[in-house]
Order: sequence, then C-alpha cells, then structure tokens
Amino acid sequence: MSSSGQTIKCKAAVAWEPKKPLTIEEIEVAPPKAGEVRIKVLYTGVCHTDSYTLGGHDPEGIFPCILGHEGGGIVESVGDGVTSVKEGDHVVPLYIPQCGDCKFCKSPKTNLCQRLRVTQGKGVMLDGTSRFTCKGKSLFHFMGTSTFAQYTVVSEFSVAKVKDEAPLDKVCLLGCGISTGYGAALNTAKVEEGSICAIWGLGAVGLAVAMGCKEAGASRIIGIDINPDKFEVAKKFGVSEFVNPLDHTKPIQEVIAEMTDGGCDYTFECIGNVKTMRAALESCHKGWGQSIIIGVAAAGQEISTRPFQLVIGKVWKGSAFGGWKSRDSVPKLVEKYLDKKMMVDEFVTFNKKFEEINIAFDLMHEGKALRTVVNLFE
Ligand SMILES: NC(=O)C1=CN([C@@H]2O[C@H](COP(=O)(O)OP(=O)(O)OC[C@H]3O[C@@H](n4cnc5c(N)ncnc54)[C@H](OP(=O)(O)O)[C@@H]3O)[C@@H](O)[C@H]2O)C=CC1
Ligand SMILES: N[C@@H](CCC(=O)N[C@@H](CSC=O)C(=O)NCC(=O)O)C(=O)O
Ligand SMILES: [Zn+2]
Ligand SMILES: [Zn+2]
Repeated sequence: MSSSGQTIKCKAAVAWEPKKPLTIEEIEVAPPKAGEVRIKVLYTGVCHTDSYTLGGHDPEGIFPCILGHEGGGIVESVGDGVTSVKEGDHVVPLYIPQCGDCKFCKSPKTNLCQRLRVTQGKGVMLDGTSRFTCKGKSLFHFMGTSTFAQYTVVSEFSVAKVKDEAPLDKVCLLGCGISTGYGAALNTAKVEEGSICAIWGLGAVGLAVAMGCKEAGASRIIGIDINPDKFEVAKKFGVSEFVNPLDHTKPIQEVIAEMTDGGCDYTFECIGNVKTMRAALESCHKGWGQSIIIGVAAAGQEISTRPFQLVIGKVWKGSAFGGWKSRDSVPKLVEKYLDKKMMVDEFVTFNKKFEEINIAFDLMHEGKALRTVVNLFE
C-alpha cells in the first residue's frame, strides 16, 4: 500500500539537546507539502559539522532536532508541483540548494543559493513549519536535510537525482565531505599544474582536497595533522609529505616556508580552528599564495592576522560545499565516481547500524574514521 499522503511513523536519531548523545526514537514524518519531497533515507555519513552542532558550537544550532546532511535515499513521495524528481528516484539531499532562480543561482560567482537559507537556518521548511514530531513535540530540521531519520522531507531545490546504479552507501558522502574538499581545490582555489599545496587537517575533507590537488597536477601536497595515524592513509589520496606541528618548536608557518622556498601556492584549512587558519594563510607564498578556509569554527571565534599579510599579496578565501552548484554538480560527481575517475569508496572507514550512530561520532573524535556510513534500516 502506498504511504503517499500519509504520515509515516519511523525511527530517527534525535538530538534533544546539545552535548548529549543522540537517541533513537519513533517519530512521525508528515507528507511533503507543495514543492517538497519525502525521502526514504537508506544511508547517511556523519560529518564533523554534525558533531559541531551537537556539541553546541553552532550559533544556528536549534534543539530538539534531527541532524545529518550526508544522505543517500529513494524518493517516497512528492508534494504538489514537484516535477524534477518522482517516487522511486535515487537521490542525494543537498544542504546548499539550487533553486536556479535567485540572484545567487544566476551568478556564476557563487553556489550559495539563498532561496531557503533563512528558513533552513531556523530549522524549518520554507512555510515556517516542521514536518517532524516526536512524543507530541515538534522537532527542528537541520541544514535542510535531516538525514538521521529513516524518512525526511526536503525542498525540491535540495535534492540531486543520481543514477540508480550508484551505490547509495557510498555516494551519500558526495552530499558533503568529499565534494567539499575536492571542489575547494578545483573550483575555489583552481589549483594549477606544478602548484605547491598544503592541507591542515587530514580528515575526509582534507583528503578530498588532496584528491583534487593531485588531479589538478600539484607537484607537492603537504599534509599537516597532529594525528600521525592519518599520514599512512593520506598517501592514497595524493599527500606526498607530512608535517606534524607537535614535532616542531618553531611556528608551523616558518617550517612550511623553509620547506617550500618561501611558502605555498595554495593552502587549505580543514579543521575549523582559527589558529590553524592563521597559520595556513601565513604559510602562503608572498605575492600570490591563496589560503582557503573550509573548516567551520565555533561560535564566537574570529580569525586574525597582520593586515600586512594581505598587503603583500596573500589571499584569504572561503569555500562552502566546494563551490559546486549542487543540483547540477552532484549527479556529475556521481558519474565521475562510477567511471572510476574519482575516489569515494576509499573514504568509508566503518559501516554501522542505525542504533550504533553515536559510535560513528566516537570514531570521528578518536581520529579513527574518515567517514562512518550508517545504515538506517539495519
Ligand atoms: N565549508 C564546508 O562546506 C564544509 C566544512 N566542513 C568542516 O571541515 C572541517 C573538517 O571536517 P572533517 O574532515 O569531517 O573532520 P575530521 O574531524 O574528520 O578531520 C579533521 C582533522 O584535523 C585534525 N586536527 C585537529 N586539530 C588539529 C590541529 N590543531 N592541527 C592539525 N590537525 C588537526 C584532526 O585530528 P584528530 O583525528 O586527532 O581529531 C582530524 O584528522 C570541520 O570543521 C567541518 O565542520 C565540513 C564539510 C563541509
Ligand atoms: N551554521 C554555522 C555555519 C555552518 C557552516 O559554515 N556550514 C557550511 C557547511 S558545513 C558542512 O558540513 C556551509 O556551507 N555554510 C554555508 C551556509 O550558507 O551555511 C554558523 O552559523 O556558524
Ligand atoms: Zn558536512
Ligand atoms: Zn537559488
């Protein structure tokens, strides 16, 4: 019997309050309204940003909510007026939508569609309401995706239809971490052949940056991390040299400058730490070096450097979702993966059952996981 038009009861990992583990609860998921899509979420990754919000560091964090933004699933039903996807389509939810019609979507200079941004930041759908309830309480959405639920409702603008043959337990990761790092190298920095690159933080995002730098023909890719366990795995993604700041007494920017005859062409911060953001900028080559901030820093944190660093030609940039215009790009990234032209499987270090989702957070904090993929129906 079709569930279309009905409220669905299913399981979700609910974040009732910051700094507390998620709890698996039965929730009710209302049918999609006009312009919305209800998705059966089969798999989800766990990104550091989920942990950042659960940890109470996100100024937009709003509880109780359903976190998660690296999902892969199948369209269960669509609301009135939805034409771009239909029941049965395989999809990846998108935390940066692409409406195609706003000033941002029409500009080739950005991927930051603003159509849903205000309501998304408030944890509700475009009409200002939530589709989730649990124990009689409304639950907030998160990043317009909420993939830690067996069923979620998202805007039509927030789904990418992907090929049916794409394994959803892998391509879910193209919903954030891999696309973000890879695109930061290719779209935001536009790394050139022969470039010297350095990457702070060798998690999934940092290693996806390395993959992009390698594809662009970088001559040296320096990985910087305080966890030496990351170094061996990082080689597979193209990292050619390793620096552990804990092995040095002098500032890391001096170490990098000595190693590179004055600094790097491109540096990437993939941690979310304002001190390493400064180090990454100051490790750029005078005159042309660019530093890309990808890491998300906690509420209240601010970056600083001597303005002279910018006067002498170093450039500070940021990158969200790797600069990809999401609905156009994610299906293409999936095809590239299916054509074996980019790595995705290699980012999956663990698979867990839904009830083990908190272990996925632990593995990330222990530095053991690049990505843990959670099966929501196991
Ligand atoms: N801008 C965007 O669009 C996106 C941003 N992000 C952000 O990117 C960042 C990285 O995400 P993700 O890859 O999932 O995170 P991970 O936690 O997997 O990776 C971060 C890595 O940085 C290491 N690290 C921590 N502190 C330092 C330090 N002081 N110096 C050097 N290395 C350090 C960690 O080591 P250890 O293993 O010991 O913890 C870990 O290896 C996060 O801030 C996340 O919120 C994520 C996705 C999209
Ligand atoms: N809500 C936070 C900002 C969080 C943030 O920067 N998110 C990134 C994606 S992180 C994915 O894992 C992003 O793309 N931001 C663009 C956006 O419009 O949110 C805060 O308020 O600090
Ligand atoms: Zn993420
Ligand atoms: Zn738009």
